[in-house]
Amino acid sequence: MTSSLRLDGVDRSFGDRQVLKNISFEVTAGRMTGFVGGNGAGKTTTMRIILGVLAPDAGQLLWRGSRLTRQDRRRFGYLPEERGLYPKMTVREQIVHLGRLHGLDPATARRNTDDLLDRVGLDGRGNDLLETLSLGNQQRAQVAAALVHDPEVLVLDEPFSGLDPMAVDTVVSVLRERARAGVPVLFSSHQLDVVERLCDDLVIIADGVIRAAGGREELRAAYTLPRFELVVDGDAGWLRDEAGVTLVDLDGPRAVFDLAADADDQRVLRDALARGPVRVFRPVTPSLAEIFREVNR
Ligand SMILES: Nc1ncnc2c1ncn2[C@@H]1O[C@H](COP(=O)(O)OP(=O)(O)OP(=O)(O)O)[C@@H](O)[C@H]1O
Repeated sequence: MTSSLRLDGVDRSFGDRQVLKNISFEVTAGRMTGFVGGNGAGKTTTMRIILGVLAPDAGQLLWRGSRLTRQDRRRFGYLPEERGLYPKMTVREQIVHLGRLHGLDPATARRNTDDLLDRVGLDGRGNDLLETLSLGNQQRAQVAAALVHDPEVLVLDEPFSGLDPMAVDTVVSVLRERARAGVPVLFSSHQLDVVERLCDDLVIIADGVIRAAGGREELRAAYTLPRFELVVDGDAGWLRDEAGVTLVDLDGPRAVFDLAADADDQRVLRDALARGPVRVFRPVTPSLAEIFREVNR
């Protein structure tokens, strides 16, 4: 039985507003799953349902193929949107305390805390009150707190918000390490460039509906148009008259164009070479931001 987490047909309403509609997806063991969607799309609500903070109106949650229980959730790690650490306690003291609440013995709780503070770059800050840390460093402490009990599943609501690029890399490497050890990791983010770099799988939600889910590369391939970039030395305006070519963007020697399904990219390349040197000729792979815009249209 693989250690995957499944949501199956989850619905949720607040009053008469349905904010989650038939949500189904899988967070697979050992993979980083990026959860992306615009403001109010339903990410936080979905994560709260996974952690049992909110109940679903319909549908079910499965962990390792069985219905998810309260006991299972004790072994989950959660970084909630509202964050959970106390400003007036020292960083180390409260992370150790959280480890103890999750059932660790005192020595293990202390050892895990010190290891994590070191990993997230907060060694030397453990005895400071949380409120005296910069926001980015508080965020690092929050991430350490979510990981202290060696969770079997990680659910992280915007773990990278407020982090500088170096801190993003630090947190990414800690999460990757957990994923490699077999932990399913679900994280939401508005930073699509980070998600693009980090995730193995993607779940895209809009208005409470899953619009796309699957491996990052499969999604890319599914959304790849027959689109090309061409850079020549002269002006690429002649492409306008080329059969099967629809110009998307033309800026002097650089053009981006779509090709009709029956057109031959090699013919376009030969025509370009007949006019002079070709510096770039390549299919254009959509970025996650482009896929995201596409599925939200
Ligand atoms: N406790 C609540 N009572 C009423 N409506 C709620 C409640 N919690 C969330 N909602 C509504 O549910 C919808 C989904 O909200 P949710 O916070 O899950 O979105 P999100 O994708 O996390 O958004 P963001 O990216 O802005 O954090 C929103 O329209 C929100 O206003």
